[in-house]
Amino acid sequence: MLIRIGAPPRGPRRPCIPAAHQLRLASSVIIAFVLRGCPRVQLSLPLESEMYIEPAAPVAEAPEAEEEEPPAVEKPPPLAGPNVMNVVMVGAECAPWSKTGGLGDVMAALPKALVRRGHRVMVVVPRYENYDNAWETGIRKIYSVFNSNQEVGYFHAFVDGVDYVFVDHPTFHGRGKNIYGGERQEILFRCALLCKAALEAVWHVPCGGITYGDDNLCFIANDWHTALLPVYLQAHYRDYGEMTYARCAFVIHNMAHQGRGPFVESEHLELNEEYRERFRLYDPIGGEHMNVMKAGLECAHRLVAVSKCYAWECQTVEGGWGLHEVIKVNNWKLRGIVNGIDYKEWNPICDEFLTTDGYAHYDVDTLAEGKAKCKAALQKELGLPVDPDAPMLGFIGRLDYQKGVDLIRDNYDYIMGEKCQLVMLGSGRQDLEDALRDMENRNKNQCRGWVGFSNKMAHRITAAADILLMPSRFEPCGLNQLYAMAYGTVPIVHSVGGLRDTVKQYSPFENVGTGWVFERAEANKLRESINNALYTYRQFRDSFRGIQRRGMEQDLTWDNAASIYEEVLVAAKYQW
Ligand SMILES: Nc1ncnc2c1ncn2[C@@H]1O[C@H](COP(=O)(O)OP(=O)(O)O[C@H]2O[C@H](CO)[C@@H](O)[C@H](O)[C@H]2O)[C@@H](O)[C@H]1O
Repeated sequence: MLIRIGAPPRGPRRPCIPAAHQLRLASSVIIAFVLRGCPRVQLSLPLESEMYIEPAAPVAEAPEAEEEEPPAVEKPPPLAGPNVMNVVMVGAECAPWSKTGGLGDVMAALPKALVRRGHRVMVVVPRYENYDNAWETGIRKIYSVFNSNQEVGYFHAFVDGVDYVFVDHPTFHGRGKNIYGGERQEILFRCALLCKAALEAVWHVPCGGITYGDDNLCFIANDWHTALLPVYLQAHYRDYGEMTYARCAFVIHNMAHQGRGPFVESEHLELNEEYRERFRLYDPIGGEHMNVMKAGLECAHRLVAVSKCYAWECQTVEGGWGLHEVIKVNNWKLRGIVNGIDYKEWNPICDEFLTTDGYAHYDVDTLAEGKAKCKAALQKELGLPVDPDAPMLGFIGRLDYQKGVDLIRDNYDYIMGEKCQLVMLGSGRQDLEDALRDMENRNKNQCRGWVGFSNKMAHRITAAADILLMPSRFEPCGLNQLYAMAYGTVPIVHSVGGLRDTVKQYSPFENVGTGWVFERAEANKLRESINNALYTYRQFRDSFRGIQRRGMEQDLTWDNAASIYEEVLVAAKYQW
């Protein structure tokens, strides 16, 4: 059956459970019990059926008999109870299948945390390449995108209790390394396609034999690439009496990217005049233009910024990037929620990248020995002198104006003069990539500038470094400082956005704090903090250990964030 959007379909549409899938459904409910300790209470029985046989999932190989169980690191969170709902999270990337930065981590971790609370959760992302563990559902639909018919397929994987649905279309293929690249209109086309396919996925993609349907449904759209979703939800469905019980929360991970273009390009979006007007923005940066994020902010039922401080900053001229007034007007529906850590992925006790090459696992009690081993292993791996006493400073991140890498570059001579080892990992802007290479070439005995994207290296630097530098000019939340603290690596951060919310300034007098926080994004301010950190590291090792320990002992799990997301989604349900 082919469905065309634009003239939205009428009449009630309901999920179905073909008889052949009753067994699979029953077993998935049992799995849900086991995984989350609760039933999928929201699995209401279907009314109509559309026969569909889901191909068998690839059979996973039996694990080795003696395989060690990873240590239990998280205790289960409280269940959502009556607030349980169907959640569909939509974004341009999701680790481990696709990741360029923090959004990929959030798309991977928050759904699992919501599942742990008992929600039924689907993640919808593009299928950039062939993913071994995702099987073809056989479902193919035609949607109208940019006023042309586009045939889309769906692939599915069920991992850790989450339904991952991959949208298959030639426009996504081969973009793995360059998710956000291309001409402006090409990018907008991909965004529109993803949003339309995600909205319809709830009706067409049987997950474990049953579709999600539109009852008790909440979408979570992430960043401007999915800002069209709340717009289409309203304009193509709810205005026509469809999906009336569905809501959409829009999460702001980065205000700096908004989907700007000439206003005339909004005519490709297949919206009437009233909705097109929501894309119109005048600001001194862009003059009059089309702004996709603006329309998303206005149409979403709820807004989330990825930290409390960022929720405030978005409303300022400096932090709103031209949209501060729009956010101010809508701040009644805005909430700041700090990201968490997926401890299955980022945990020094069981990190998969610390099992070989001389690296070691450690916890708060074995921090000193474990970290020393990791530091020596990294020094060896990178060809730096193996020296336990040389303070190791790390940096990991996209090489971008945002991350303040130039402030580290401007302190290079100072850092080298202090006999530190500086290990930097990043990719992005050409001049900053060149700066990394240049720093390494100037002193190969003390500096490594790894240009590229390496998850393994990111984990290893996080474990091995004594100090992590995050001099970001702005940082909506920031994940690397969280990972650093979990690994006993002391962060030095600019007091902005989520960095301000999550790192507490060390005070030697009260013996409190989890790192160093400097007030202005200037090279000399960063230098002062590095200086203080090195002094403490060298002269007061016990105090330094105390900072490391406090960082490690924090509860930075996603469970807390997930419970606040749940509050936001529940509030959205009660809003028309
Ligand atoms: N070269 C490289 N090799 C390997 N791994 C690399 C890498 N460069 C970056 N990473 C990884 O990408 C992630 C970066 O996360 P951040 O939150 O710091 O940044 P980002 O700015 O992308 O995210 C945006 O969204 C997130 C999520 O909400 C917000 O925390 C953040 O403030 C906002 O800017 C980390 O997992 C990091 O290890």
